[in-house]
Amino acid sequence: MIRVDSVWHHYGIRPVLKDVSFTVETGELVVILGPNGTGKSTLLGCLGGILSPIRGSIAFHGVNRRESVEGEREIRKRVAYLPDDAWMPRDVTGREYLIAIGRLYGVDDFRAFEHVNRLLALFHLGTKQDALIGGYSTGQRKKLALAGTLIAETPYLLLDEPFSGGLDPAGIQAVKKVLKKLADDQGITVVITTPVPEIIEELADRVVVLRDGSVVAYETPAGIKQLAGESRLDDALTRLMYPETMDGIDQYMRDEHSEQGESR
Ligand SMILES: Nc1ncnc2c1ncn2[C@@H]1O[C@H](COP(=O)(O)OP(=O)(O)OP(=O)(O)O)[C@@H](O)[C@H]1O
Repeated sequence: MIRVDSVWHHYGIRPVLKDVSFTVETGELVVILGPNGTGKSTLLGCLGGILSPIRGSIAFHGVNRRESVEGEREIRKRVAYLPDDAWMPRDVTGREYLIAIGRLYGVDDFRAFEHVNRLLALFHLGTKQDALIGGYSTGQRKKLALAGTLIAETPYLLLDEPFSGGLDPAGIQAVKKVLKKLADDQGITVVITTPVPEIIEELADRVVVLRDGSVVAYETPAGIKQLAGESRLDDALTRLMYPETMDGIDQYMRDEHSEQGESR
């Protein structure tokens, strides 16, 4: 379980996250969504431990992030975090990179070798496995970065924009299916950001909707539609994230109908 409790984060004096609270149950797949610049990556960075909130706390399995050396070490073993612009070494091969991450997370070598083969097959990286990462395409690097989070075999996965960065349709499909299965069948707790409503509808158990650094909704996709009074998830999310946009569309359609009525 992840508990985010009254988290505030500032860059300089500007608050970016304002009193953010929510709880992710074990085995849930939660999507964080919001307009550009609203604080999604900042929130995931706080969860991932690369940023320290100025107020509030984040706990994994009851252990607070960045509170004690032992607690933080325990969390780091259990959490794999992938930023949207993950750094990757250029002068090691894809296979070496994955094995090194497995070792870092204490995965038995024999198990890691077998898992690496399955990951390379999953992402169609077999032909590149012994090539230096510096020669990978953008999409191939993204696939390797995602494989790097899966090889860690952690009970928590935090992935910033896992479906962006040049993934091809087969890669998107692979990531969707694997994340859903990990959450549903293995009880892995997954938190991701993605702006794509179709993916949210297909994957999300619950959605954190952020607007201007605050949580405006934390609901299932069905709950989001009900809350916004819309039958489609994309309309519901737009209404919650950009209320003025939906009001503007409603107004435009009303004006058009009344003009048509007058001219008849
Ligand atoms: N290192 C930083 N220093 C100063 N301001 C920052 C820094 N990182 C992000 N910001 C600002 O904080 C706000 C939130 O940024 P963040 O990247 O968390 O948003 P986001 O919701 O992930 O955006 P996007 O959808 O565009 O990826 C933005 O206004 C951004 O300009």
